[in-house]
Amino acid sequence: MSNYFSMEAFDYDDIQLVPSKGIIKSRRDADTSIKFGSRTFKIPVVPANMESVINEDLAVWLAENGYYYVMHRFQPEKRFDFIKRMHDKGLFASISVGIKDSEYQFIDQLAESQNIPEYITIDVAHGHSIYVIKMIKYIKEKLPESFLTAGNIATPEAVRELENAGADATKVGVGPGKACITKLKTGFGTGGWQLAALRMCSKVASKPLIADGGIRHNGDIAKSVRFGASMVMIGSMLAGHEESPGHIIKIDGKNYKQYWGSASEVQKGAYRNVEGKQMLVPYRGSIKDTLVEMQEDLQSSISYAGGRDLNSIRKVDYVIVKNTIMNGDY
Ligand SMILES: NC(=O)C1=CN([C@@H]2O[C@H](COP(=O)(O)OP(=O)(O)OC[C@H]3O[C@@H](n4cnc5c(N)ncnc54)[C@H](OP(=O)(O)O)[C@@H]3O)[C@@H](O)[C@H]2O)C=CC1
Ligand SMILES: Nc1nc2c(ncn2[C@@H]2O[C@H](COP(=O)(O)O)[C@@H](O)[C@H]2O)c(=O)[nH]1
Repeated sequence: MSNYFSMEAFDYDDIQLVPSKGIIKSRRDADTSIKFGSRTFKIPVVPANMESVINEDLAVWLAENGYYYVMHRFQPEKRFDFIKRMHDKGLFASISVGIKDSEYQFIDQLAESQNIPEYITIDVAHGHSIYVIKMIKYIKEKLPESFLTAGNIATPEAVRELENAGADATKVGVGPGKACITKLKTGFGTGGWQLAALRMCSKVASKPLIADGGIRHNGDIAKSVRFGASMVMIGSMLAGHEESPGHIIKIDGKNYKQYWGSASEVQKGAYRNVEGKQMLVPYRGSIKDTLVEMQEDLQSSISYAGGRDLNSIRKVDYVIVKNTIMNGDY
C-alpha cells in the first residue's frame, strides 16, 4: 500500500480552517479571482459539466460574466456548432469529450476545420486509464492550443501519469457527488474522504487541480482551495436555479428542480452500468445571486485567512474536528 493511504482520511465536515490576523479594511478588498489556463475568472467555481446543471444559455451567461464553465458532452452532435456560436459572440468555448472511438473523429474534425475550443475537458468516470492517457496525447497532438483538463481521478499516481501524458490540469473526485452511487455499487472512490484525496493529489501536482464533487456549503470552496484546488466543480448546489436545465416541480407548496447524475438511468436511457441517480434539489432563484454569495463568502474566507487573495487561504492552519463542525445544527 502506498504511504499516502496511511495518512488520515477526512472530509469537508471534519475540517475547520484557523483564522489569522486580518489585514484588509473591508471584505470588498479581497480578491477572489483565479487564473485558469490563459484566462482569469471571478471565482474558483465551475458548474458541473452535467446535463442537469449547464446548457448553452447558461454557458453564454457565465462566459459573458467572467465565470469559467465547461459544457457537458451529452449532445455530442451539437458541440461543433456550439464552439462556433461561442466564438461568433466573442466568447471562449469550453467543451467536454469522452474516450470512445467517435471522439477521435470529432477531435480530427475540430483540428481540420481549425474550430478550436479554448478549453477541453476529458470527462470519464475512471480517468486513471490507459484510454484516457491515449486521448490526452491525441488531443495535445491535434489541438495543442486547447487547455486540457483530464479526469476524474483519485490518487497522486493518477495525477502524475495524466500530467506526464500532457494534461494541463486534472480533476479529482471519484464518487463524492450528491447524485453518485458509485461508492455503493462498486465499493470504490473518494466518497467520505474527498478532501484528503485532494490533499494527497496536491502534494504531487505540478499543474492545476479541480476539486470535483461533495461541496455542500460555500465554506467548502475555501477548504478546497486550502487543500490544493485551483477550481472547484459543483453540481447539486448549482442545479436548483432558474437558469438550470431541470424542470421546476412543486411539492407541498415548495419548488424543486430535477438533478440527475451523468451515469444515471435518466441520462443513459438504459439501465446499464448505472452509477448515478435522479433527485430533487430545492429551487434557489437566480444563479447570479448564488454566485455573488459564493464570492462574498470567499472574500470573507480570505479576510479570515489574513490575506488579500486566494493564496492566503492556501497557507492557513487547519484543525481536524471529526464529525463535529455542524454540532448537531443540521
Ligand atoms: N466523478 C465521478 O465520481 C463519476 C462520474 N461519472 C460521470 O458519468 C458519466 C458517464 O460515465 P460512465 O457511463 O460510467 O462512463 P463513460 O461514459 O465515462 O465511459 C467511459 C469509457 O470507459 C469505459 N470504462 C471502462 N471502465 C470503466 C469504468 N470503471 N467506469 C466508466 N467507464 C469505464 C467505458 O466502457 P463501458 O461502458 O463499456 O464499460 C467507456 O467506453 C461521465 O460524465 C462521468 O463523469 C460516473 C461515475 C462516477
Ligand atoms: N458517481 C457519479 N458521479 C457523478 C454522476 N454524475 C455526475 N457525477 C459527479 O458528481 C459531481 C457533482 O457533485 P456534487 O456533489 O456537487 O453534486 C460531478 O461534477 C461529477 O464529477 C453520476 O451519475 N455518478
